[in-house]
Amino acid sequence: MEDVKNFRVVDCEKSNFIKPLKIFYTQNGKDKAWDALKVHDSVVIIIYNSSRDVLVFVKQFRPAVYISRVDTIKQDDGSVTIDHTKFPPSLGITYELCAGIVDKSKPIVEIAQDEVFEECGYKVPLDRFRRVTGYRSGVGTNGSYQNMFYIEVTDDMKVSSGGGNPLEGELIDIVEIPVSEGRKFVMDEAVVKPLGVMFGIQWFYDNIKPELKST
Ligand SMILES: Nc1ncnc2c1ncn2[C@@H]1O[C@H](COP(=O)(O)OP(=O)(O)O[C@H]2O[C@H](CO)[C@@H](O)[C@H](O)[C@H]2O)[C@@H](O)[C@H]1O
Repeated sequence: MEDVKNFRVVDCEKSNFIKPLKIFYTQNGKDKAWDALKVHDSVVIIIYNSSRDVLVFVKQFRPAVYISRVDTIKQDDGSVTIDHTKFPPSLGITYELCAGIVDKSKPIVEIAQDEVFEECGYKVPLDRFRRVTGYRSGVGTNGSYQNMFYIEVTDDMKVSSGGGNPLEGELIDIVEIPVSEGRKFVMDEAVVKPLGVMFGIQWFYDNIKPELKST
């Protein structure tokens, strides 16, 4: 996963995933402009494996995180590169809840079910998905909506190794954290992660394991 080479960055002119926009509007009589990104809504799933009392996370290389943590080198052709010996690709590895973009016209919960299977290898019936909540992420740059679910799984639901959709080139490791260590894990700043992980795991302890008091 960390075997990342030849990182090269250019302006994004066309994408199936994001659309840069310049928005003009008038507010309280004052003309304003705002730069934004149109991105897909998403699903994210808190997964608790009760057979082994672990929380299930996914670990992957995130180019957008890597680029925001390193110094870049401007090339003569206008592109930008990175000295990988100075800035190891491990800087772009994140720990996340199982997640995916809403890019198909089917019920959100079915998209969540597909992601749990693709990324983590569990076949979970739809009625086991509990909706937790939804929220807007990245409100300064995009207004996309993230739908959060919770599922409890057992080892007998694990039918494949997961790891992501090979057709999409996804490369994902599954990481299991014992419930006894989850709180420490999410507050550890050395563990690079999005905010949704922190909220989701806090929700898990508050609602599923309220007997485990925080220390
Ligand atoms: N910007 C991009 N550029 C190029 N290819 C892209 C891309 N976004 C997605 N893809 C392609 O689509 C595939 C599937 O992506 P997913 O649906 O698994 O979403 P992802 O897990 O990346 O982000 C999910 O998880 C994180 C949180 O953990 C959320 O922030 C996010 O909104 C949610 O979709 C990727 O493997 C990749 O091939």
